Amino acid sequence: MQVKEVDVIVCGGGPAGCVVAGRLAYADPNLQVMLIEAGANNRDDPWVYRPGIYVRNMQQNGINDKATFYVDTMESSHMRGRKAIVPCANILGGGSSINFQMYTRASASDWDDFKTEGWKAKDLVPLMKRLENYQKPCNNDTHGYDGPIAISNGGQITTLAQDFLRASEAIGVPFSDDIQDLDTAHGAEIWAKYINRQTGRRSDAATAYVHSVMDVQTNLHLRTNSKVSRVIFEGNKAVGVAYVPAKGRTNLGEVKETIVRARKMVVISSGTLGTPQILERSGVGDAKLLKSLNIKVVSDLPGVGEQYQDHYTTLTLYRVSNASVTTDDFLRGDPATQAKLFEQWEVSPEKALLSSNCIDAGFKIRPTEEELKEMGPEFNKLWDSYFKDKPDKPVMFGSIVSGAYADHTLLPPGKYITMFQYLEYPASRGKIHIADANPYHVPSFDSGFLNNKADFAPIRWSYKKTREVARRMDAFRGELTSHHPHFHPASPAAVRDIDIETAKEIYPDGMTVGIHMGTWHRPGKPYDASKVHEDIKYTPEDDKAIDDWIADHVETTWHSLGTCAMKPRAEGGVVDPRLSVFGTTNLKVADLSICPDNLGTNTYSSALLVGEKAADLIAHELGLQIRVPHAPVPHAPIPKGKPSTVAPRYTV
Ligand SMILES: Cc1cc2nc3c(=O)[nH]c(=O)nc-3n(C[C@H](O)[C@H](O)[C@H](O)COP(=O)(O)OP(=O)(O)OC[C@H]3O[C@@H](n4cnc5c(N)ncnc54)[C@H](O)[C@@H]3O)c2cc1C
Repeated sequence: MQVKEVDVIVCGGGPAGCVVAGRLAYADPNLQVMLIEAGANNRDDPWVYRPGIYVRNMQQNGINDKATFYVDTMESSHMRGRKAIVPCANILGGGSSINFQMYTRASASDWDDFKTEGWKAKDLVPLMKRLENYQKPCNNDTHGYDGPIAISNGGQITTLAQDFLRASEAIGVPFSDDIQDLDTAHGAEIWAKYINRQTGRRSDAATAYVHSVMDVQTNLHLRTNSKVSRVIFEGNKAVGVAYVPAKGRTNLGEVKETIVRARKMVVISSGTLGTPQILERSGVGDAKLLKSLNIKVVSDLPGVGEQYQDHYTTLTLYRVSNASVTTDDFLRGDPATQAKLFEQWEVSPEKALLSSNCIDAGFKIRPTEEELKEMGPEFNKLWDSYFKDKPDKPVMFGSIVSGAYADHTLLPPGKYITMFQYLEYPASRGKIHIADANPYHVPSFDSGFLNNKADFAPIRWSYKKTREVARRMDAFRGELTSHHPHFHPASPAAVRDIDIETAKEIYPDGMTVGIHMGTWHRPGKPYDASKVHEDIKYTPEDDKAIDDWIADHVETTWHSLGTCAMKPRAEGGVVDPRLSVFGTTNLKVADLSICPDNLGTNTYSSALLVGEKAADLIAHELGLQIRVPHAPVPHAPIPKGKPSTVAPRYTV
């Protein structure tokens, strides 16, 4: 049925958009809601719902189309001439259909720092609880148990997690049973996952909020593979949207729009990189830019597309003992391992290795007074103004992945862990703006990565911390040279690759094991973690090597936010505390673009929370009441038995 008019149109089916569309449609079966998503429908896609395959969704291989890759328009001098690449979701469910499923929450002060009525942490805790089906034991009262989003430890926790926690304790990061209590900023934990413990499936927002409602009601109209080109205004009032086929192929690139009218409200939730583009194409943005592109100005808002923020990831690889359980053989594509693990998932998803992201433990950390002295004037200035009086704000996040998060064709054989660290509150800022009004054209994008010097010191500090943790793990067997800074070979900080015993175990009959360039000094002596008592000492030259490596390697953490900030219009704000776009009526923004400042967390929880808050605000304006609990989430539990997926490689 070609519906041409509804009450509410939601543009973009990421977590926030799914919450808004699903909650409103479920609140009133007579309210007609349309959700328009540029990517494909995620329903029953095995490459979405099986948690352990998540890295594959980042492949650009011509078949997989689950992400849009934004590339810096200009090379950056801050990254030694590199361009950053920022993939973001292009599928129903948005990031929640392809993300790493790590459950983390922002600190209470992050929300309080929005300085916005109704958005303080104490206002939001009931909504945080409303969205959760928390499946872990818990000793505090900040989690919820009846919501649609399942959170658990997944099917398995590898023993490397306990090894990591013990080593973290040894360098002064204490274990805690829950560091997602909105308060803890220095502690380690077994990391929870957006995975349903009973079904072994990913907890994506579309299954939880949209498919659930579409299974029981007929008032939620879904359009996928459809890209919103612009909002239609009558004067300043949003009365509908125009969308185009997601790919312009059939029309030879010509823009063929379909118009749908909205009787009551248009909500834009196309993500931090998508939303500002729709606004600008619709005439909402910096008047100077819009006029230069011949776009009629509806509201002059110079803040649209500005203040782009992310978190900065660096990954380091360490070798671990051959006895360790890692996903390396699975990720390499070893047929026997893949067949075994896929079958295990089909038969017993509730306890399968693939019912996990294999990111089982991690920490949030703040530097000590002593460590701050080493972190230079730029970061210390930031510390004094931003962190010092906010003890709930972590500076860095670190976690262990049981396997190499890297291209295995470039790695030597063996087993690995990845130390995955990211900077929680970068001082750097970027921006995104359209280059013209054509929805198929790529925008002008400046990630701004590392353009503030204060961002180097905490990443350098954290590289050292995670390296000290790795060295103290019982499973540690060396540092993979290619995935570390290039220290001078004579420096005490120089990395030491695989140890001789592990090398011999990998190639028992190998004739070259132990030979390096005709000499006999690599691999080195066997490692003994119990003998590691001293931290590695770094010279200024070593620090420079780390900084160069940071410039060469910092990547997105896929946590984009901030391009349509909720703050006063005079300060560059785009939306007010009710998420209404300044200078317009019947138009709201609901996604992470509204954040006026960074959030020290993996951001899925925050996107859901923004969606829940937006649903409340809109329901109130429409005179509706949100219904709890939400409609039952489909696929829970799934039937057990013989595998139905015979050859996983062919089930694209
Ligand atoms: C690879 C990856 C890994 C991540 N890992 C984690 C993790 O482990 N834990 C965690 O907490 N967070 C993680 N995140 C972050 C988290 O998923 C995001 O913060 C969250 O999805 C943001 O939600 P959103 O609703 O703001 O926007 P998005 O998720 O970006 O959704 C926006 C949606 O709008 C659609 N869209 C864009 N333009 C248009 C248009 N013109 N018309 C129609 N539709 C449009 C997009 O296709 C997309 O589906 C990860 C993200 C990615 C991409």
